[in-house]
Amino acid sequence: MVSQISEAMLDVIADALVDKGYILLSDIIPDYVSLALLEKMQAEQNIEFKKAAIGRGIEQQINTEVRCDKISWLDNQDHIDREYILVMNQLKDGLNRRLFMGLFDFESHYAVYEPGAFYKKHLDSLHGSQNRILSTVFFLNPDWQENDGGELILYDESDLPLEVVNPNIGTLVLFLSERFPHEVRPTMKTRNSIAGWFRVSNANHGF
Ligand SMILES: O=C(O)CCC(=O)C(=O)O
Ligand SMILES: [Fe+2]
Repeated sequence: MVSQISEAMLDVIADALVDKGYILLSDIIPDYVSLALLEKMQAEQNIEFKKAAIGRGIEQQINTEVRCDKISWLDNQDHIDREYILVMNQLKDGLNRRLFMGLFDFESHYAVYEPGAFYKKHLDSLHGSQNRILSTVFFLNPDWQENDGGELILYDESDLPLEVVNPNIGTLVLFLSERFPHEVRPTMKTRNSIAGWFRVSNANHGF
């Protein structure tokens, strides 16, 4: 079954991106999809996940002082991953129709943060390339408590905290990649999420 984002919801999201540059959502991904994603993640955590790197291509390096999550890329051929990607594609089409954002493709990875893991403050748009336009973070943690840590903090242009988001299952955060530095605070418990990025085509931007 393919879930649908309503036109009214797409209007709300588009308006928020224009007004504030970000939005927190809780009803976009159906519960059965969230649970299937979580189950898959837990089943594969010890086999498929690799230490995350920073940067791209030859600049790519593993720096555990900055981030210490382990990741696994979503695959369009996998039927559970595809459910999530299909919702993201509806978002892409809906936002392109409303805002002419030119979103071209979507890449995303599962990320597991073991107790003590964090991701220091950073921007998602990669050095030397501006093709990550809209960042998405979807959380997969049932029963997250306030003292479990692992909050996602979004900062404003003056580096003041703007939002502190608990990584509860079902919460989706969307923000403009170039505008919001953000960090993952050290987590006390294993913390599961899917981070993704809508990109514009390199060809459109002359890279
Ligand atoms: O899991 C999160 O809350 C965000 C992760 C993140 O910022 C990233 O992978 O770029
Ligand atoms: Fe990030």
